[in-house]
Amino acid sequence: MLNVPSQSFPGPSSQQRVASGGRSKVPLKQGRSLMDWIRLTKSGKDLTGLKGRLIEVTEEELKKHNKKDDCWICIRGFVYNVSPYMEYHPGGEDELMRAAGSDGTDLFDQVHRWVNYESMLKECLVGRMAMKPALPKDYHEEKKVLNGMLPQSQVTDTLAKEGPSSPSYDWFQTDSLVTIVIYTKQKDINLDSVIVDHRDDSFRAETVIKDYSYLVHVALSHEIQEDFSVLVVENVGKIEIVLKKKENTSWKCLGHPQENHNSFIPKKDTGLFYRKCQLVSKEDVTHDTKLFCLMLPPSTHLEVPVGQHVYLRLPITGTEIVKPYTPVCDSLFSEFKEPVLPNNIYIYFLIKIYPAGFFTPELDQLQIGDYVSVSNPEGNFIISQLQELEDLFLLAAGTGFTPMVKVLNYALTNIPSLRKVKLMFFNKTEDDIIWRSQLEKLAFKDKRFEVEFVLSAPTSEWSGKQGYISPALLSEFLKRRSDTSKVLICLCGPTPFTEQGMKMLHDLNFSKDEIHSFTA
Ligand code: HEM
Repeated sequence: MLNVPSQSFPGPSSQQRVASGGRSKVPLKQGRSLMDWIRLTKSGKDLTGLKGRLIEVTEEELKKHNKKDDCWICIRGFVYNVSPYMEYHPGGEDELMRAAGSDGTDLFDQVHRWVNYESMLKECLVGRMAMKPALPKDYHEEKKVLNGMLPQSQVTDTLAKEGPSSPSYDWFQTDSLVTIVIYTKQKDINLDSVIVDHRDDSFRAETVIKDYSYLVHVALSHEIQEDFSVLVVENVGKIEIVLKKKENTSWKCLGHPQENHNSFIPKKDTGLFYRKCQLVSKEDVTHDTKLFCLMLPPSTHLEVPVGQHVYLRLPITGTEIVKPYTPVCDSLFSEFKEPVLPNNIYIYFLIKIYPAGFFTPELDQLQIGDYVSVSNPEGNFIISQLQELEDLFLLAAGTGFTPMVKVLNYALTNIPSLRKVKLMFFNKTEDDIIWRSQLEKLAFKDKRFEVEFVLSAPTSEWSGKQGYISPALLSEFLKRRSDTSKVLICLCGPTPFTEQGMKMLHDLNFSKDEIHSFTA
């Protein structure tokens, strides 16, 4: 059944999860929830069978531990005994067994690289691999002198063959300023392509170019002031980060290289980077959904691109738990200008609280001023999909509405060719509809926008559409202007909603390029 709010979080079909198509969670036995697992890890029980010892594991040894009741997995060079976790794994025992007795790093990353296994499995750590699994060549190479040139050796072979050409950086100074310049060699660079974090003396600037990440990561040689500015010279692909010196002295070098400094590697091979953000407000939106506003630290530059999500991380009874959420605008009427103003320091989330859940009640209990860690953005929505668009159709169920907010706002403000945006919003009852009056006001104010609510369990007074996603509803709703008009259909909701929706859209002869489902 669709549109039925689930009790656990993230529910098997929660829209707030960014689940990948085709994967599914399995029902866990009674007493095998995340909370039960955390309890077990805190019980003092020996979960590795090694009585607290850490050992060096050879590849041969690892291979021997390939059975359910004796299962070791290596992730990023560390070996874990996952047998005690088997029954607690939300993806099921068989999925976990796919990596039994081997290096499961790639498999793990393909499925859910955001999952904080280090924290969840810390009591299952057996030790390190005696020989480290293959990392990109020169992964940890440290350059002693920072001259801004990327040595050819740091570009992996595959990258040199297929990927975009590698960026480089340089820096220069005046009495009071230090400017770091990143030459991306790409034209389509925006302010949201670069994420900068300055914490203590560590300075980190990650530039995302297609599926690759270029990192400048140094321990600065001198102190700088908290605020800095980021400028993008778009048509030449140059990024300038202007730092203010604390003292007007001349710097002999920028600083000392830190992990992965000056590397250009596939994004999927980089770890998720987090910074602590402060909760500044929390407002009720419906009976179970709230709008959370988080403030980025002043020494961070981060803009979440349209259609992308971030991960929120909270320590829950000592274990770091991570969940994906797509940021929204503060309202449907907030101005959406490109490039986004540099003082854009707030991130908003519409989050449904599941009282019997694990993560969201904890989030809900945070006080104003408390901190939540927020990751760098991820996601495969490409904004150029909206260029020259004539008809945009949005199909959302429940909190699957969240990725639609920025897409909707962006399209109405930035796409001159746009003729129509139509949202079909599936919910259980009227009380579940997020931002209903804002949606109705927007439809009144902007004739290009139409909204249709569909309820699966309405009261007898409801005169609107009823039911679930169906071919009949879709074929009536998805009217393209002409056979040649450029159309995009975005889809987000619980996994069954998205899967059925995709199938119906294919049956209605929409091509793959005309459909985007929000999945990770
Ligand atoms: C390396 C082999 C592994 C495979 C093939 C695998 C596979 C899966 C699959 C298919 C799911 C369901 C995902 C979904 O609903 O979209 C899942 C969920 C999950 N797995 Fe794994 N897994 C692996 C290892 C691990 C390990 C080592 C941990 C350690 C903590 C882990 C923790 C989790 C968690 C917490 C979830 C729920 C994620 C969420 O939706 O919030 N998995 N896994």
